Amino acid sequence: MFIESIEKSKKNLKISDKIKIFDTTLRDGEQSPGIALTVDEKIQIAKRLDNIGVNTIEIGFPAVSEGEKESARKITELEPKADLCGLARVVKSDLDALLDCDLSYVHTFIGSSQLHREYKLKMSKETVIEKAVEAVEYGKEHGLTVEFSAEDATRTDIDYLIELYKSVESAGADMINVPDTVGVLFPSATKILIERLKEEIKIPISVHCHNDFGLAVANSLAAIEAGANQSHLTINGIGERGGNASLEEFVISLIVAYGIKLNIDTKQLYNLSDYVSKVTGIKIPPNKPIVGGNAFAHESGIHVDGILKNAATYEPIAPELVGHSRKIALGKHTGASALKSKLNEYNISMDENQFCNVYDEIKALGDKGKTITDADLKAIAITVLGKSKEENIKLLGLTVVSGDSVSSTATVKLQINDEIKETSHIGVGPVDAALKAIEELVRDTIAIKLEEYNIEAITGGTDALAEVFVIISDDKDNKSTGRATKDDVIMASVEAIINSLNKILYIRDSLE
Ligand SMILES: CC(=O)SCCNC(=O)CCNC(=O)[C@H](O)C(C)(C)COP(=O)(O)OP(=O)(O)OC[C@H]1O[C@@H](n2cnc3c(N)ncnc32)[C@H](O)[C@@H]1OP(=O)(O)O
Ligand SMILES: CC(C)C(=O)C(=O)O
Repeated sequence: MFIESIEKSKKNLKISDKIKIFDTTLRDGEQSPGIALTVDEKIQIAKRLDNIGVNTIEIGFPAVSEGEKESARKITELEPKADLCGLARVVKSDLDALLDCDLSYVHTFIGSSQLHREYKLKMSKETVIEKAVEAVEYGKEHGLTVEFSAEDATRTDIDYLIELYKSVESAGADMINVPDTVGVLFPSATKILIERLKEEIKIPISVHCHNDFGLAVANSLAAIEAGANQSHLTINGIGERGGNASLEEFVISLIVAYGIKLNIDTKQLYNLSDYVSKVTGIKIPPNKPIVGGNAFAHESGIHVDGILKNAATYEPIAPELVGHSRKIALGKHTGASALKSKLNEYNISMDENQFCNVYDEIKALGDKGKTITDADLKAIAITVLGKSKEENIKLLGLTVVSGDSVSSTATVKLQINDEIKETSHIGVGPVDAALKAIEELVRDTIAIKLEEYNIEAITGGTDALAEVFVIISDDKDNKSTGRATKDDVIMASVEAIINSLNKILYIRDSLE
């Protein structure tokens, strides 16, 4: 079976016994245009990252600003379980800024590709190695844990890259990091690169994958398959341009797909992702794996039917594993099982005919491109349940003309018992005109007075469903309510009046 062959192929992977989760939400994540976290926000995110159990938190780049130094100091004072790391160029003043914050772990970097050396740094290959070695030695002399990155490693000539990494290894670096700075790697190339570096370098190897082509998580996992010991990640995958490898996707893939044990409290992932999204202002797309609004939401009838029978049919993991929750959405693709389960959830019972009416209404709204919220469903169900079974008056047609240079006019066509009648009326607005036309059409059958008219938008937005509630009275002081829910305010008003008219006629008949 295919699954068995996957299990066998896992045995050939060179996965390390101890994979470290290095979070860089507060450093590379914060480098996303538009994000600037305050000291307090950084502290709050760091606390939450520590709580879920990441191994290392890159708290920022101390040389950047006074605020950056202040947050580094304050996070250090919290004495979290996680190692705290700061970024520094291979420049003495950057390392001093970091030491000044009492950090004990530096992630120091310099561009290694020809592009970076020649155009950005204007340094020879030799100078880059010299500066990298000096920075590593300076960090070690000051008792720091040193992780060294060859920025743009994946566009660097491999022999030179190995020479640079070997030099920093000899200088005492504790770990080398391989940044795919502009996200050009693909999984099989990542494996080849990491396997090659593993042959040459004895200290642990980390990767830092960017998501320019949407491959950051896949490349990070490929690196792990080849024996990498650590991956740099960010919550929600935020970071420069297309972002970094997403922590939640990487962690869940490792645990679930690869069967690797990690000391991460996955149940906090959803809340952490939501918190980071709110604080940074970077919204999570609904289809974002693991934490997106649709990650455990189902609308299609066939899927919901399967989910209700056994959730595993259409969910690879239970939402509880990541602290998320399952959602059954209603819309164009809703099936009867889904609708029944929703109505049960709200203790709404109805006969087969009423059920079909609710089902048809949902399909009709879905065809107009509308998503139906739970509040919409309740309103539709109440309307259907409130409809008189005896419909003496039926709406056959409604046309309204309205604008700032014409009088609002409504033409209404009704079937009253067996007779078809039509009239037009003007009013102060289209709803008023339609109601006056109805009053006129039913006058021979019943004289009515509108006692109360209420309209509410159920959800936000201009296409929200409108729920209209009316009370009418007749000349014998009978009163009846009417309700209708539609995506069109005028239609909802007219249907609510007709609903109450049918009910009042039914009341009169029963009293006679
Ligand atoms: C891939 C990455 O994510 S790298 C990290 C990116 N993060 C940031 O840039 C953090 C925000 N940056 C800043 O606040 C500022 O750029 C600072 C404080 C770091 C530096 O500011 P400035 O001194 O004004 O320099 P500026 O930003 O104009 O240019 C960067 C300088 O650093 C040099 N440089 C870049 N990387 C390195 C490095 N790793 N080691 C040594 N020098 C470097 C550049 O060549 C340039 O030098 P030059 O001015 O002699 O040409
Ligand atoms: C500093 C380095 C590791 C980096 O962020 C990158 O190359 O993307």
